[in-house]
Amino acid sequence: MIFDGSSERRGSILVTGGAGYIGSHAVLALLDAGWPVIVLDNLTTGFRWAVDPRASFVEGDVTDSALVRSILTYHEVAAIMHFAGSVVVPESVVDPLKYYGNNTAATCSLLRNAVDCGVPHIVFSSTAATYGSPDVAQVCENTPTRPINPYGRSKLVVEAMLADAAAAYPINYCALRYFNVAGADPAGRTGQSTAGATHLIKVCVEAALGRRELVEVYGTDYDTHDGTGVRDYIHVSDLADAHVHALHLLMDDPEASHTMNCGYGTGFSVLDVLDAVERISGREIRRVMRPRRPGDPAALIADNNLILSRTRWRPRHARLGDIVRHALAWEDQLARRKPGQPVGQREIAA
Ligand SMILES: NC(=O)c1ccc[n+]([C@@H]2O[C@H](COP(=O)([O-])OP(=O)(O)OC[C@H]3O[C@@H](n4cnc5c(N)ncnc54)[C@H](O)[C@@H]3O)[C@@H](O)[C@H]2O)c1
Ligand SMILES: O=c1ccn([C@@H]2O[C@H](COP(=O)(O)OP(=O)(O)O[C@H]3O[C@H](CO)[C@@H](O)[C@H](O)[C@H]3O)[C@@H](O)[C@H]2O)c(=O)[nH]1
Repeated sequence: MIFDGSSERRGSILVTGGAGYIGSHAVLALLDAGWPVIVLDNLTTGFRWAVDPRASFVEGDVTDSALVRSILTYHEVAAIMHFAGSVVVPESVVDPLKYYGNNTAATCSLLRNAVDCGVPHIVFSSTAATYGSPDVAQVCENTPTRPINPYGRSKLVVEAMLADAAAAYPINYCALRYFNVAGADPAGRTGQSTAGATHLIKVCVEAALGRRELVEVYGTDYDTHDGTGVRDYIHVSDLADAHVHALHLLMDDPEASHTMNCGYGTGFSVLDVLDAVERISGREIRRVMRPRRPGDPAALIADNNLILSRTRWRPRHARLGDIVRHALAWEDQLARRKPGQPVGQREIAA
């Protein structure tokens, strides 16, 4: 993205979780926009090789206060983008304290250090799971937040913490509520690489490429057009660009904080996704119908008017076909990579 906003580029951006799926795309977006980047990641689910070599890399935990403070004081950190966290909804149901620890308590620790070290801005990875199971077709930011799983609650508490901190200290924040993130860098530099990932598009793409035997469809009796769960899938590179816009929004008015949906406003069911992956890959995918998965809402679709009005962010890869094509291309490349080999620069046809 070329950013021609008025904010000055002073200092570096600390990206926690920058070796992970979304964080590694945000690192690319920041570097491509001219920002120096420092990544802090403990590599529990991320990969060192996924971090672009133009960024500095520190292996460590966001709860390691001594480490975080040394980064914040040594580098001139203009803002933090906080992606580090635990992300799997069903796991949060069986191990909620992991989520309150790594999402809520860890962010409290990071925020404490950010405030103490005078970092003026933070962009936070929130989630559509904060809405729970809404009774409206599209959720806007003031739709009541009633999360139905510990993952969503662990993030909603952080949003409250950020609001209280921004009222009390000289820091402003942008909480971006991501809908379902999918796809991969169109230039093939990074993508979703976690082994055993549970996200639907990743699972379908693995099945199409013969790396899984089948796809389980969790729930066929939802009140949706075909009975399966409906989600708003956002291309990860569009989401990464949204972070750069959020950063400039914070810098342009340090008094204002923002909570904004990141989605396209279009919903696809599990069967729609399966059909798209079959069509684009040319492979048939074996489907097995299963009961509903605990903690899953029927449908979650964004009203994205707020981010469209407050920033100049505009989606560039909003077609489900593009998301699937880029996910397939990444999965294919990932399978052929040798362990530790840096990510490629191959152009993927859009
Ligand atoms: N993937 C989605 O659909 C989605 C949707 C909504 C919100 N989010 C949020 O976006 C963020 C990134 O998600 P992702 O899909 O890229 O997941 P990911 O697991 O690929 O990335 C998380 C990264 O954080 C690192 N990490 C985890 N805990 C850490 C800690 N305590 N200290 C340092 N590093 C740590 C991991 O090693 C990994 O590199 C998360 O906060 C997640 O809750 C993701
Ligand atoms: O093998 C699978 C995987 C998923 N699903 C269904 O597909 C939909 C999407 O599921 P999934 O890809 O696991 O994402 P979500 O559970 O919707 O959660 C994602 O999207 C949320 C925002 O909407 C984020 O907060 C979470 O981090 C992220 O995991 C749901 O209806 C699931 O029941 C299946 O039927 N089979």
